[in-house]
Amino acid sequence: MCGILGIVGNTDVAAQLYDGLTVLQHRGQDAAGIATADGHRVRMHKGNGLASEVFDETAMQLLEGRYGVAHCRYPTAGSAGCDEAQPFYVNSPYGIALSHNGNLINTEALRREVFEQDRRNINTDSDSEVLLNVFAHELDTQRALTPEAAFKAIEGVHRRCKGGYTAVAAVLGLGLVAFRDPNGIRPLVLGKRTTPDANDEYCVASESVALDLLGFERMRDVIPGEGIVITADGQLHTRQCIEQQAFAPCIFEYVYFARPDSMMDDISVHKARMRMGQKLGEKILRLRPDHDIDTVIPIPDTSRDAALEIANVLGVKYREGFIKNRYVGRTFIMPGQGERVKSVRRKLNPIPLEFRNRVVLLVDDSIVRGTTSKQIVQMAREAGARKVYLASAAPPVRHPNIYGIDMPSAEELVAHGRTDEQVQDFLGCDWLIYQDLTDLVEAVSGPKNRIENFDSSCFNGEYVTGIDADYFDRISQLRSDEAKKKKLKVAS
Ligand SMILES: O=P(O)(O)OC[C@H]1O[C@H](OP(=O)(O)OP(=O)(O)O)[C@H](O)[C@@H]1O
Ligand SMILES: NC(=O)CC[C@H](N)C(=O)O
Ligand SMILES: [Mg+2]
Repeated sequence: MCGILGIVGNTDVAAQLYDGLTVLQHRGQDAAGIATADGHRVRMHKGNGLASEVFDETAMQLLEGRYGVAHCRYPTAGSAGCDEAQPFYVNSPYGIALSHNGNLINTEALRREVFEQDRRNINTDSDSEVLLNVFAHELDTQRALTPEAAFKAIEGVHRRCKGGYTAVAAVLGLGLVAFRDPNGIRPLVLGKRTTPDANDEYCVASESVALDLLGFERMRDVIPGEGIVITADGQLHTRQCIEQQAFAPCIFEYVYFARPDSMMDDISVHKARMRMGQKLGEKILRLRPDHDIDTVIPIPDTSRDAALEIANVLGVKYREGFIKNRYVGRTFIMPGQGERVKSVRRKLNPIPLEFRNRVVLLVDDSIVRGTTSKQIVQMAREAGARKVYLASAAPPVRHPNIYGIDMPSAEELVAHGRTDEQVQDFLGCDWLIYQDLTDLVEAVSGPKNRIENFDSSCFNGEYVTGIDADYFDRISQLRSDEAKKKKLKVAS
């Protein structure tokens, strides 16, 4: 799940874009980039690694410009190579640099169409480069460079592109253009900063935490299918560019991806996770009113909010039994299974006295490939636990995600084709309990209950955009861990 960010300011924006990237870093650790624009130049710097590794003082100094976009990448298409780091740039029309979060599911057909009809070459395997070229072509067919023209181009994007996407682009001579897919699968939020005697400044970002950090006031989430244009002199224009379709924001953002201090589609991620814990705690009490759990232990980081609430509902102690090495990143979004397996042990170490002779309930936000939980259960046993129970604040992940989370192959999911008992055996725990999907949906929508229909495809196999019958086979051939390993071998 990449992080995207765009700012229109009264002074150079590169430093703010960099700061913004540092709080979106949890959305993508593989590559980072910034493009700024002013006058007749787009300046860009990008590369593999964390934002702090990609940018140094010299790179930052070159990034002049009062509007610009930034990106941190977690690849869901193509390779993890530096030529697919973002933003992507095209010089025609006008000069456009674009950052994309999400995943297109009709990339192959679009790639052909873009080449044959629009006569544009796509030089990488990235779906984001395709998205940029579709937008560029659609803008090129307009007569002038105005907000109106940008909205027409966005209309064209929505007509042609299928999948989950948000994007923010710096268009030379116009300003910032942003849009969100018609189902609102991927998140995008808009913020404003007012300064006396100067133009209003604006920011669009994947998560509101970036607005908080940079001192922008959160105005609202971008509406599904909406287009946003902020001209270089700070004028905001908005337009619904396609009629509203089923609103289906990705539920996995609330389960795992987003930071807890973000507000997403007007829902506090922190509160959603707390409610997940309450629901799961109640389920545990329903199923085992006479449970023998001594301690609830979270698997840090993301499960903490839910675990604390489970402990409260059960009336047992909450203990931090695993210490996280703060210098190891998120393991789930690492590109290869080998690296993920090694990183769990490097990342988490038990405090034996929290386990010795106790019945512990370990809590994770989700169990996807089972990489984390299998090792953690074993570590809890070795640390002396009498019994190890495991609770997942999300239901079993049984289906691929195709809208921006890299779970392309069902075979890699531990719960695919296994019953809950079989997963329990595979993970080696004494009891495994999952959240029910209805409870998860209620927990996320909360008391306001404004959103009924989340994209929960990885839990229920229902894909809001519809998909071609052979899509899964194709994508699994391209992007399974096995396929990625083969590609690496060929490249080396
Ligand atoms: O079943 P798996 O395939 O192991 O995936 C699920 C695990 O991966 C994530 O943790 P991660 O280390 O990425 O990040 P976190 O520190 O935010 O929890 C998630 O929070 C689970 O712990
Ligand atoms: N996670 C994402 O949003 C990825 C964006 C894009 N599909 C890429 O692979 O670069
Ligand atoms: Mg985790």
